[in-house]
Amino acid sequence: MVKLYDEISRTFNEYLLIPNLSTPLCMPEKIDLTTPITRFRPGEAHVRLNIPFVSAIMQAVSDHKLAISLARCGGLSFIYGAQTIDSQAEMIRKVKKFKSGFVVCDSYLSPEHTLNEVLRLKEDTGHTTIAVTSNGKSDGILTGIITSRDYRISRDPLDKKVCHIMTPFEALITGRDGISLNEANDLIWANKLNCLPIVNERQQLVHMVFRKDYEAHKENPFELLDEKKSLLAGAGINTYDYQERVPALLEAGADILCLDSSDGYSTWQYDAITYIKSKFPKGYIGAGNVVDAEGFRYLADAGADFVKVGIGGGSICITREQKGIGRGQATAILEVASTRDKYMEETGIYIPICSDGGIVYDNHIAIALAMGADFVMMGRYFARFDESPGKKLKRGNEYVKEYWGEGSDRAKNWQRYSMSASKDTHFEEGVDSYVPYAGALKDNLSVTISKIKSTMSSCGAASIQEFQKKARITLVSPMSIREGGAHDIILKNKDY
Ligand SMILES: NC(=O)C1=CN([C@@H]2O[C@H](COP(=O)(O)OP(=O)(O)OC[C@H]3O[C@@H](n4cnc5c(N)ncnc54)[C@H](O)[C@@H]3O)[C@@H](O)[C@H]2O)C=CC1
Ligand SMILES: O=c1[nH]c(=O)c2[nH+]cn([C@@H]3O[C@H](COP(=O)(O)O)[C@@H](O)[C@H]3O)c2[nH]1
Ligand SMILES: [K+]
Repeated sequence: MVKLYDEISRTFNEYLLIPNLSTPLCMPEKIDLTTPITRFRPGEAHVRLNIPFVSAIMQAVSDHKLAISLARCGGLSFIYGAQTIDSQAEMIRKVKKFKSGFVVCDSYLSPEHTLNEVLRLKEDTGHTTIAVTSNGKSDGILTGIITSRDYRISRDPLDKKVCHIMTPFEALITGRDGISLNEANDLIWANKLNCLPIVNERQQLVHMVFRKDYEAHKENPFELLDEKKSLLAGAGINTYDYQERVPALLEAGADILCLDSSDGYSTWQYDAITYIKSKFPKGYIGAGNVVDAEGFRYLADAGADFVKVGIGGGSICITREQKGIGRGQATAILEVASTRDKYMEETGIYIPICSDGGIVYDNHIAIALAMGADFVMMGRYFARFDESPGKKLKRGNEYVKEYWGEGSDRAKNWQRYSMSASKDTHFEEGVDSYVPYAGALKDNLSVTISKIKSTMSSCGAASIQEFQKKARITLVSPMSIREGGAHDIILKNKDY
């Protein structure tokens, strides 16, 4: 006989938080949003995020650019796994190598190139500073630098050679590899430079530091860093090629891996986790997705460092329609969180859980945390920002960005599907869409964080842990949801 659950499957929008006593101890500026992302016993070291946000394992969301931007704000990206092992590892390397204020040069020419090529390169990259090296590539010996102040298009012939345009190496002021951003800036100011090339002992260009970037790159107090001061990087993996992919990602510097699947309650995930944990005991790996107690326990027992919760709730998801599997996200989080707490009582091990998908309003994040999630994973939210890989387009009077599901045809996950199903029987589990363009990640995240802190302050909580202990949540009727929006008024156009 089929098991029929007594309770209805519910979503975040059906709940509200009831305020608790607020005191000076939980003023927004005192609130601590750090949160665990790997399993631990009380008192044991574990990895923590500085803010409870990770970005989705999706081609339209998490590449190295978004990963850098999010880690600089204190969160973590899981770089998408639906690409070759080499290109995913390269993205991880870019995150790990990123040094605030130290720019990796993308424009190289050799001394034999001409002004014509200088202009063409400038057009391609949009950058005016060009490094001149012995072989015209990044690994050549640095022989000079060209900036737009070195030539006059109206006077100089287009076939003038680069060696006659550049400022030669001997005349350059350079910084040595390994200097701090402050030291670099002191050199820039002392010598009235616009750009300081950072050069290693083999006279190769390692980075460039620009005067105009200084303000933007001053220390960021929430940056998520490892002990070598590199940003943390996460990576999505699958249950097929992990024996080759995982060593390459770890070698590239990936800090935390996550198995990426709509359905994590499978022997494939168990095998992948136990294999990875036995080969790389120091590696961290999250798993999922699950929506109930059994799925959670299965992955926890396998050794998962965190468990991801959510089937079919994502904005681009059609899994519930296609396969009829899933569960309301709030109900799933409530059940998994209470199982996690029981698991902690039984074993002494705390396993963080991640609420993945379906965050529409910022208040949903607060509700997910209050219900026991340690952090949330978002796709749509991050896809809207400058840093995401999707194209920015104009539609009518509005700017939008592309956002497509990992189960959509666009994502062309053929490699994975081809192993379990033929192309003839393949069906889509996600859609291709647009999301409204929203600007820079940092600006939007600051507003979201400020709302969450304000919610926590109202609920008398100065940390996520305290929030989870104290929160009181009520189910609301469809009529009270209506009451919660602006109603029975005539809204003015907001053009002031
Ligand atoms: N969170 C969600 O609700 C959903 C997420 N997605 C996303 O779409 C992408 C694809 O997800 P899935 O289709 O679930 O990928 P998947 O690779 O986990 O599963 C595809 C199929 O292969 C089977 N399978 C997995 N490992 C296997 C192995 N080693 N040998 C043989 N068969 C195996 C699975 O049971 C399933 O039938 C992911 O990025 C996922 O996050 C897709 C649908 C829903
Ligand atoms: O049914 C699905 N078909 C897809 O093609 C798909 N792609 C991603 N995902 C999942 O959705 C999450 C992101 O959800 P949001 O956009 O709501 O943040 C992600 O983190 C995934 O869990 C998919 N689900
Ligand atoms: K399953």
